[in-house]
Amino acid sequence: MTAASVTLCFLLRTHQGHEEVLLGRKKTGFGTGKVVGIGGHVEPGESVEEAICREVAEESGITVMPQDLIPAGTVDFVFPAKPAWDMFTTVFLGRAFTGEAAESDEIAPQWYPVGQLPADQMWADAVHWLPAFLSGGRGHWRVVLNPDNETVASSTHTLES
Ligand SMILES: Nc1[nH]c(=O)nc2c1ncn2[C@H]1C[C@H](O)[C@@H](COP(=O)(O)OP(=O)(O)OP(=O)(O)O)O1
Repeated sequence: MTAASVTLCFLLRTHQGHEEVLLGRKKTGFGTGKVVGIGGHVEPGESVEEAICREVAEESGITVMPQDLIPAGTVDFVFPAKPAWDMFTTVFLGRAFTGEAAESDEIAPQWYPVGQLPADQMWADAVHWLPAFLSGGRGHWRVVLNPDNETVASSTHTLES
């Protein structure tokens, strides 16, 4: 089975002297209840850039333009016990956008200090790859989940210079 193509965008802002990232609590579907990145599936006929701009608007109410997307790399999520859940993720950062984050049917968005991610409310693998992207690192990550589909069996990466 081919892994689904998904995309995530981590919007960043400076607020009261702190750098913050926009995450959100998933209200429906895959990963309900977890704090996740904003994003989702690339639909047939869409480019990844079109998909992430659409997902950011749908899920958070924020407008980000394709030219303002900062490519950061990829994360492959591999679920050996549930291959139908495998997802290959293209990751972007964004520092230029318009609008205020607003709750949608799918996500309750919230800004978090980059140095205080809500790790205990996120996928267990997030601490393996998200801080690297948020500190400006670019690279390709492969996360393999344990048979519980929650904890991390292995996490490997190659960094781009
Ligand atoms: N192990 C993992 N760790 C993580 O942090 N995010 C993961 C993950 N596995 C998948 N994701 C993310 C990637 C993707 O943005 C999201 C699942 O996509 P969606 O939110 O689009 O799925 P849904 O089925 O809820 O919605 P639709 O695609 O709209 O049907 O979960």
